[in-house]
Amino acid sequence: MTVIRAIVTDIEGTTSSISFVKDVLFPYARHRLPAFIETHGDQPHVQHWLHEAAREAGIIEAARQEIVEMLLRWTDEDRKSTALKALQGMIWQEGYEAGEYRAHLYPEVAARLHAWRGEGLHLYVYSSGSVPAQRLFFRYSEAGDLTPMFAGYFDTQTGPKREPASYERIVDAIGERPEHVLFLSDVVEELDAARAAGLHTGWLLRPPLDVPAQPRHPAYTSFDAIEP
Ligand SMILES: CSCCC(=O)C(=O)COP(=O)(O)O
Ligand SMILES: [Mg+2]
Repeated sequence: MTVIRAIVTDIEGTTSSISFVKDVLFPYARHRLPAFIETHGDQPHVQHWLHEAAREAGIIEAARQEIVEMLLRWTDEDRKSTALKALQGMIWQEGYEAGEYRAHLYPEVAARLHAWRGEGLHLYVYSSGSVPAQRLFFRYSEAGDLTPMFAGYFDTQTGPKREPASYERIVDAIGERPEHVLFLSDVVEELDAARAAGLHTGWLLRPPLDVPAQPRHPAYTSFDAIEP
């Protein structure tokens, strides 16, 4: 019998709509990125991620303006760059704190997270968004502060979401065996990687997406259909 003790969830397309991330968060950060780098670019934590972005692009020396243009291009390409995600997270903080938006959640998500916690399951997040951005997302969610629901957060500093080794690191970090962990995502390649690492998987196909007749992973249209 399968005993699930921990659930690791993706955010975009899983707990929350792709449109909130693409149409609200990304444009907010894109619009403010040049001014943010201008005013905060000398702070060590910002400098660190600017250097990381340059390193990722294989650039040895670049003017700050070139890095900014590259980051804007990466935003448009939805590149899952750890450096870009770290910088976006810093910019989103202002928007959350000013009440410009709250993080979207599908309607059943908050109640289901509460129910799973009540059943003693340990909950974690694994998203391409940086860990600070994930904390902000759930702190300023439409359903209020959900950060007490989560025991930990993982981002691409743990590894790319399409590589089995990332999931091996996560189960090690949370002190579970993979067969006791369920990973939820909307992206089949992420689920393939998690399964290759021995985790159980749940594929979120939110309406109006169609559920294939023979899905590659157990498929759900809502968290309410999942019975861990
Ligand atoms: C933490 S909110 C922003 C999410 C984000 O930047 C992103 O790329 C979403 O990726 P996910 O891995 O959650 O699908
Ligand atoms: Mg996703």
